[in-house]
Amino acid sequence: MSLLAAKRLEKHYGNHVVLENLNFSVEPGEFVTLVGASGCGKTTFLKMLLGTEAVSKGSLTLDNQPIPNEPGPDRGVVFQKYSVFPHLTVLGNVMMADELHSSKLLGKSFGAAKRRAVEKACARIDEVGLDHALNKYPHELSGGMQQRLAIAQALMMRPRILLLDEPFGALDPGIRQDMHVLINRLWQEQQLTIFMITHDLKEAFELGTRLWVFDKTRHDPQAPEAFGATITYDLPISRDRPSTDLEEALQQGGLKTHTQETLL
Ligand SMILES: Nc1ncnc2c1ncn2[C@@H]1O[C@H](COP(=O)(O)OP(=O)(O)OP(=O)(O)O)[C@@H](O)[C@H]1O
Repeated sequence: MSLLAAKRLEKHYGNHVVLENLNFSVEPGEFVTLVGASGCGKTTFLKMLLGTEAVSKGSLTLDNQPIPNEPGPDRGVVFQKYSVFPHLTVLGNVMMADELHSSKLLGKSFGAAKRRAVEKACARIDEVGLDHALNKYPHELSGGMQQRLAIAQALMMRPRILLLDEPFGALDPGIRQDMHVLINRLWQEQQLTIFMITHDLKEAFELGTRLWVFDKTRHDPQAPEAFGATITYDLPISRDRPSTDLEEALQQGGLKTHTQETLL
């Protein structure tokens, strides 16, 4: 049974068709990288997986059931813009991720429960290499450290699925490389299924096991919002492929689309 599957999935905002005819199945442990022209609906798609945007038509299932229409502890998310709480320390931020989920059931934790929550948060902070910065505030952290913190928050509830929306887009190349090593390690150690949007094809090929290209196949110049984007290419990625073969691989795959012009 697939972890996630879509059949003729569509997303509209009023008369604006953003996504149409998405059909896929994704197995546990896949690392799907998503590329496509700006505004073609990649973030909207991620939000549908997260449960903050509803399906307009067709089906989107998780474990063969319609995807819940609210975020859950099985799905963590990291956005490009730092999404941490500025008034909380590193420890406070990661603990907040726990409290936001648990408080619905238990209310604020005290005593032994609180100590266990602190230990759990410290373990997550350790995993992303921020153990030396437990008591620092976000404004005292570099961009890369803030994204490490956002990843620790996203992983606090031990999700099965991690959704990454251009998480490294604002970082310098050297720091990006460190983040690639981190995300690759977490993906393997925690047996995550990852969906990552990127504008960097090299990054998509370096990290992913599967590449999806989002693009429109139908255009009406008189009604630009009448048709949405779909997955025009779904390519398995071999991680041993040298990145210098990238352009050649894309051409072999027939990626002579608007997206290729935008990305290459
Ligand atoms: N809540 C909303 N209400 C109405 N339209 C929306 C809403 N959210 C997104 N859209 C529209 O849906 C389209 C797709 O937006 P989305 O952010 O998903 O694109 P994207 O591919 O992620 O873009 P980028 O690569 O620039 O981040 C855009 O035209 C956007 O204006």
